[in-house]
Amino acid sequence: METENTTSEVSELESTFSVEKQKRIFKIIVIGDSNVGKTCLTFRFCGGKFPDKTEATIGVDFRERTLEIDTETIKLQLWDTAGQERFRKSMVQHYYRNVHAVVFVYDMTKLASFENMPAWIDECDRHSLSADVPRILVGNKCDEKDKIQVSTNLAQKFADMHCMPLFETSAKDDSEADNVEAIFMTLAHKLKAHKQMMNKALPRYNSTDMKRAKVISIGREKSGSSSDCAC
Ligand SMILES: Nc1nc2c(ncn2[C@@H]2O[C@H](COP(=O)(O)OP(=O)(O)OP(=O)(O)O)[C@@H](O)[C@H]2O)c(=O)[nH]1
Ligand SMILES: [Mg+2]
Repeated sequence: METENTTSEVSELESTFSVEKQKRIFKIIVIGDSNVGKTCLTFRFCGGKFPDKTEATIGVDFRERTLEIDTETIKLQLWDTAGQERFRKSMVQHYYRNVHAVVFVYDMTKLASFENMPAWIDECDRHSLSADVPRILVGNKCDEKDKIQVSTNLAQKFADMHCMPLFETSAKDDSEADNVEAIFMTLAHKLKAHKQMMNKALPRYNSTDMKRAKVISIGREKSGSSSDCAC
């Protein structure tokens, strides 16, 4: 038997639909060596805290956060990728498909993770990432003050050379939470400035991909401040 919606139900549905229809969704991939803290950073931004425990990411984990920016609602879909080659090789082409922004992460206490940055940039270039896709460099674990191996000076030079803003932060230290916020808010503002509606560019993944992925969808209120890309 067919049921009829009341007028108020219909208008409620329509407004939900129109809001949904207009919500732009941006795919951001987070890449870098294993153990640099990609999972913790994305969890901090989407879940609002440092995770109790993490394991090496296999394939990709998705985390989402809805933001309200200047009256527009946008959704950031973070692709927390695997750093270990054996856990990422079958997924790499999916990471780069229809990507809107890239966050490169190194561990400030591990020089090798910084020295590998050119290899991560090469991987992006090999997948023909357009030059207008915003990129951000993030040094994580700044809370480990006695163990720092990558100086700000060195990282800033590299960031300037590649025309990327640099953020040094900690997913672990609660007092750095605003800084983690700033990383993604910087991207959100850059992406929002894009004129085109991006709904068509939603990532497509098949059932095999989905089996390998944990989907975590957390919508949080906008918080913290934003800044424009320094680049
Ligand atoms: N001190 C400190 N430790 C951190 C921080 N972020 C992450 N860690 C620790 O670093 C380890 C690796 O963190 P993950 O987030 O799992 O690293 P990942 O980059 O996702 O690693 P893969 O999934 O293997 O690519 C964990 O033991 C975390 O607790 C941080 O800001 N400070
Ligand atoms: Mg991980």
